Amino acid sequence: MTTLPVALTLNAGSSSLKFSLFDISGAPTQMAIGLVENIGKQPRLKADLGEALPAVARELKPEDAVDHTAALATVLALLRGSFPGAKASVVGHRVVHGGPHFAEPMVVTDQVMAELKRLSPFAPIHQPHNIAGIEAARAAFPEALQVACFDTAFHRHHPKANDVFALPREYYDKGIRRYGFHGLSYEYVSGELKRIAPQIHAGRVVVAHLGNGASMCGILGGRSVASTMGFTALDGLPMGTRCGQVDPGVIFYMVQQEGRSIDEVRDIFYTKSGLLGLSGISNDMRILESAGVPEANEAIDYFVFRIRRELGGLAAALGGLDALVFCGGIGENSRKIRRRICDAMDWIGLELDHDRNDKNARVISTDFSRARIMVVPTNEEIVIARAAKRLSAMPEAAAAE
Ligand SMILES: Nc1ncnc2c1ncn2[C@@H]1O[C@H](COP(=O)(O)OP(=O)(O)O)[C@@H](O)[C@H]1O
Ligand SMILES: CC(=O)OP(=O)(O)O
Ligand SMILES: [Mg+2]
Repeated sequence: MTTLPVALTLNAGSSSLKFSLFDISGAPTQMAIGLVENIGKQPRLKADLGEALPAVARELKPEDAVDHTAALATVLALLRGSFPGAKASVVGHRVVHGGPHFAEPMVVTDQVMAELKRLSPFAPIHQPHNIAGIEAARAAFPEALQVACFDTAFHRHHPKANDVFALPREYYDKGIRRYGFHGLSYEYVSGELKRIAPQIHAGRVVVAHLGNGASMCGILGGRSVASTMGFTALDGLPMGTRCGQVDPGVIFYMVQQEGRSIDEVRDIFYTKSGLLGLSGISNDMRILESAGVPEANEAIDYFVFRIRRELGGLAAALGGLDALVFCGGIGENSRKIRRRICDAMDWIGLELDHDRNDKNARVISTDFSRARIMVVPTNEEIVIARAAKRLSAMPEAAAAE
C-alpha cells in the first residue's frame, strides 16, 4: 500500500474523544470517524472506517480508556491496524478556549501550550481534556505537527459592543470578554451556506448549534456579529448540564446564604443544571422527549423559550433575518424542537413547512417564507483537517515547531 499523507483530528470532550482520519493528499477526504465515549467509566468505542472495513461498536475494558491518553492509544491501535499505509503527518485538535490572542489556528509550541493552560479555568469541562489530547498526541507522534483550532476564533472580530461586559474597564484589558464558542461549527455551516446558498451567506443568518453544548450566533456576510455564549461556555442557552444565562446574584446567594464553596457552585453550574437540572431526569434530549412527565416538559419548554428569545435578540443585532439554520445533535435530528422553535414566528419572517421538517430536509421553510429555515449537519472535523493541511503546507509553521 502507498503511504498516504494523513491528518488525524481530535475533539476531546469531558468524557469522550472524537477522532477522524483524513487523506490530505488533495482536498481533505474523510477515511474514518469515530469516538471513545464514557472514558474513565464503562468506555465504548464506535468507528466508521469507510466502506471497505466493518464498522466498530464495542465495549472497552476500563483500562483501555481509563483517561484520554489511554483512549487515544486505543484509537491509534485501531487506526494503525485498519490503515497500515497511513502516516499521520499532522494532528489537528479542537481547543475550546483561545482567549484574546488566538484568532486563527496555531501550530502548537511550548508557548502556545502555556497559554492554553492559563485559559483552562475558563473552560473547565473542555480545556483540560483538549490539553490532555495534545499532550498524548505529541507523545504518540513526536515527529508530527500539532495544530490547535479554536472555538473562539470565529468570533474574535465581532463588534466591540458585543465583546465587552459593563464591568470596570480594567477587566476588559484583563481578558474578561464575550468570546463566544462553537466557532468551528459556525465556520463550517457558514462555509456550506456560501457553497449551497450564496445569497443567504451574504445576508443575515442566525445559526443555532443545539447539541449537548448549545449556542446561537448571528452572522452577517459570513462574519460573527453576536453570539449567546460569553466569557465561558456557560452563558446563553440552557444546555445538557449547563445553566446558560443566570443572574450572577445567584452565585452570591449560593456562596453567602448557603455557604457553598466556589468549586461547588462551579460544579452545579457546569454539570448539574440545564436540561438535567430542570428535569431531574437526564441531559439527553431524546430521553426528555419520550419521558412525558411534567418536569421533562418544563425543561424542554425552557430550552425552546430561551432559543426563541435569543433569536429575536440576534435578529435585532443583525438588523433583520434572512435565514435560521439548525445544526448539532438536537438541531439536526429533533423535528419536534425545530417545530416548537419556529411556531408562530411569521412576525420575523419564518414559516416552517411541516412536511419538509418531518423529512429532515435541508430547507424546511415553505416556498413563501420570507426568511429561509435550514438544517445543515455540522462537521467540526473537516474544519480542523483543512486547517491542519494548510498549516502543514507552510514551511514557517513547521519551522516554528
Ligand atoms: N433524534 C434525536 N432527537 C432528539 N434529540 C437528539 C436526537 N439525536 C441526538 N439528539 C440529542 O443531541 C444531543 C447531543 O448533541 P451532539 O451535538 O452530539 O453533542 P456534543 O456536544 O456532545 O457533540 C443530545 O441531547 C441528544 O439527545
Ligand atoms: C463549547 C461547547 O459547549 O462545546 P460542546 O458543545 O462540545 O460541549
Ligand atoms: Mg459539541
